[in-house]
Amino acid sequence: MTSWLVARRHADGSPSAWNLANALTVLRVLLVPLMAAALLVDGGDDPGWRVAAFGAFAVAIATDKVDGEVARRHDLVTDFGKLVDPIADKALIGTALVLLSALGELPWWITVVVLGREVGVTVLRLVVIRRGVIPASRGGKAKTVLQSLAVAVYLLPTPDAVAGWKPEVALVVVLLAVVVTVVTGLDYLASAVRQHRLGPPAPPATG
Ligand SMILES: O=P(O)(O)OC[C@H](O)CO
Repeated sequence: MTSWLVARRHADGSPSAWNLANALTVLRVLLVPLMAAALLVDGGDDPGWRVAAFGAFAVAIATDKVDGEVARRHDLVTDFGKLVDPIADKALIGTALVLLSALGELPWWITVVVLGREVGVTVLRLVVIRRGVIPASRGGKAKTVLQSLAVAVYLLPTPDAVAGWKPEVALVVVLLAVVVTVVTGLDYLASAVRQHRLGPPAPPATG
């Protein structure tokens, strides 16, 4: 692909933040209000709007997969992307969780625990940013997949034949997502401590 969004680079050859991968990340953020509006119409009861909310969510989640692929394949990994990509995921999934709780479909404690972890990891990333951006770990990526799956199960209108099963299935998936969310959050914190990213910088080695 030779589009300027892929080819644009700084003088030293490093990729510009204005690239296709980051554009997809921004698109994910722009889909958040669309998903929210579709979910809130008719208090979330209208199956048509519910499908629209699911569609916006699904497209947004697809951009998460595609932007990572594009960034790696075309050497477009930037600090902007490393920082904003997880924030875009948190905005999307966090908004869905809050609205599902507000609509009475998801226990509030789940939303609070997940948001607490996501805000905590974002603050950690910002606190240590002078010593380099903390990229998403494998566990963090798996966590986002599980959270996405859980939100998708809650969002999708269910045919009558399986409606009786939905609450149990949704709860199992979301509880699994909560466990992985908390564990990976603690892992980021432990890694930051291990790598001395927190606290004053280590004195220069002598001798
Ligand atoms: O666990 P985090 O905060 O690194 O977020 C992971 C990203 O959402 C993966 O795309």
